Amino acid sequence: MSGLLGRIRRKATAPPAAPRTADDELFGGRRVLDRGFARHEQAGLQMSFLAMARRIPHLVARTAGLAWSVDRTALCTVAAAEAGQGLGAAFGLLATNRVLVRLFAAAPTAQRVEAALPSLAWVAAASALVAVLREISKAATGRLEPKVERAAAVQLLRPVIGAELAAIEDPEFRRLLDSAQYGTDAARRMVHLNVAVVNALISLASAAGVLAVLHPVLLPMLVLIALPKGCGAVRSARRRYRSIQAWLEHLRKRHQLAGLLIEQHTATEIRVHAVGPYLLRHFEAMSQEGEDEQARLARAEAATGLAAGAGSGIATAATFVVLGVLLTTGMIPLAVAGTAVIAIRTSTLQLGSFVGQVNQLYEESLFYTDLERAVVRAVERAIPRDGSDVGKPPDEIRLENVTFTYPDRSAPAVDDVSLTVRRGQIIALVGENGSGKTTLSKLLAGLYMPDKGRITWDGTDITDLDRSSLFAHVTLIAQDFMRWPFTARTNILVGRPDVGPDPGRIDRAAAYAEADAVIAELPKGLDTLLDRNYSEGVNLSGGQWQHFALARAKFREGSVIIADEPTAALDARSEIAAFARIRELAADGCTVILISHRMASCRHADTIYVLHHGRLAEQGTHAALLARPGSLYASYYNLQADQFAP
Ligand SMILES: Nc1ncnc2c1ncn2[C@@H]1O[C@H](COP(=O)(O)OP(=O)(O)OP(=O)(O)O)[C@@H](O)[C@H]1O
Repeated sequence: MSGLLGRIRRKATAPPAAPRTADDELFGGRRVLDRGFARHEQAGLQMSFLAMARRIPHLVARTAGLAWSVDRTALCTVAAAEAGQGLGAAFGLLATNRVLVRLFAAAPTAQRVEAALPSLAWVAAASALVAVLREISKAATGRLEPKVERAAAVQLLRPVIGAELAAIEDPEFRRLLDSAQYGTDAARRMVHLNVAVVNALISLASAAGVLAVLHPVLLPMLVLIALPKGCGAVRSARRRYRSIQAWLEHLRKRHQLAGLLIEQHTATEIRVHAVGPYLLRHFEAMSQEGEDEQARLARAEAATGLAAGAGSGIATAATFVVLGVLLTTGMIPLAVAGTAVIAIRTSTLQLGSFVGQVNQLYEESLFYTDLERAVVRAVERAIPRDGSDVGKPPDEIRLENVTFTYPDRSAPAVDDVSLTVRRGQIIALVGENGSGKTTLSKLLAGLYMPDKGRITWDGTDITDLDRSSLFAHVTLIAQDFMRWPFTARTNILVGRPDVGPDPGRIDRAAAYAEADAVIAELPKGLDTLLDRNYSEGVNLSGGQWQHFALARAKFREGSVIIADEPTAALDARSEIAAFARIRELAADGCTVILISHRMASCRHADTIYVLHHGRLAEQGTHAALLARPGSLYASYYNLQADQFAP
């Protein structure tokens, strides 16, 4: 009865079925691509089994190259141990043949056993050698794997951190980066697989060699056994890779949903607005879609495996028929037939693992290829480093008819803007939301290059300057400044990490930004971890974080300061103090570009620029703009001032 009531109650309170798919409702469209990674080169996906087999040396060489760069001794140990195992296996097989020949000879049993004993000892010695070498190889591989993974990760991350901001914001590049991140794991697995492939290849070659010596017709039979399994394995690998590529965004979004449900910054809305059950429902729906795809893959793989297994089984049966014919027609003696059976058994087993390993190696290599492709793209879009050095702080930064449009937008974010900032001046950028202030500040900082017009520093076009030397002068207090999940000290130090944690400089920066009062209250002072997600970590309020952002900026000691809403979270007293200090920076010879919606904080600027739909609508001093009839600036200023009127 209670079960029935429970069911009825559940039914009554069950949330209404989602009207659209989770993808549509949450993300504005389906996140599964029909065409896989179609816009990228799909060389790997066009490949036949034979073409793939031809790629093995290349794959092995590529992984070996990576391994060589991180630990030559370990690589050489693995190579020697694997070669030794192959030779040991071949030797063991030949010794087995001698044992069989002795055992099948025409003599009394005791005599035959005695004659076989030395060869038997060689078989045992070969097995022991193979076992020892296998463990040596395993130990060296274990040492290599993490190093190769690290090398692959650094190989990817180094060019990515040096790529243009526009590249990082490009969704296509982001997608490639996502796939490439699987490549670092793939590189690690490729080491192990490479070893396994080389091992299987050597053992296979030795077994095949022994078979060829026993009778040449047995060799092509071995190839016949291999082919169906090989083709099936490639088919499965391609299918899995295509599926992962198609479902990559779906997977990312699903992980994102799961993360949102447990993160700290979402916890309040999750509870008060009941966003939790809503997102959980969509998470479940998306997971079910993923499960359906997994089931489809499993079914397809089983069918492919069945067909490949049947093909190989028929070929194996045919091989034994051939062996029977050779034996009954007296073309090979019984001892040789016995060795051949062992060799066929060994090689088909090896073949099974060889095909499986090559298949996995191929699949991993597809991801590693994405990593390499991402590296190439990042290098193509690298911030140029070959310009002239900026040298001293710039006396004049000038924008001449600068236009910039985001790649996925039709209207320019900054449209035909010209302005000049001189050293020691404060300029303020004001305007409504989306009028282009932040974009303009990023152009000034050298983060974006204009589509039209030019930006010069002391007369030199910034495209001719070494951008890293330009960045060295810029201090950015961004609207969405980073709240680094590090210690309080490091949160200041990251303003200019290369100078090191100079205690005096850190204290001065903290005092300047009034972060010292916040630090004094932290349980471990500057050593306190500013991340509540970890033990002994603490949470800061928005305003307290802003003090850290200002301290970081001071620590940097740049000469061009771009402050985008630098005081939005500060209390009234701190805000006034912060603006007074920013003005002092200009008096000390810095160039200050201030973005703020608080008109009162802009009034001291030497020139105020008003942006409207990306265009420069007005410019002048506070007094001049206020006096101007119909001025946008005056309307913004008066709107705010009126709020304080009695
Ligand atoms: N990374 C981006 N990619 C595409 N469009 C962008 C990007 N950043 C900003 N935009 C668009 O460019 C226009 C200008 O944005 P910008 O952030 O420069 O305005 P803003 O004046 O700083 O706005 P706010 O006062 O709200 O901070 C807006 O239409 C915005 O949607």
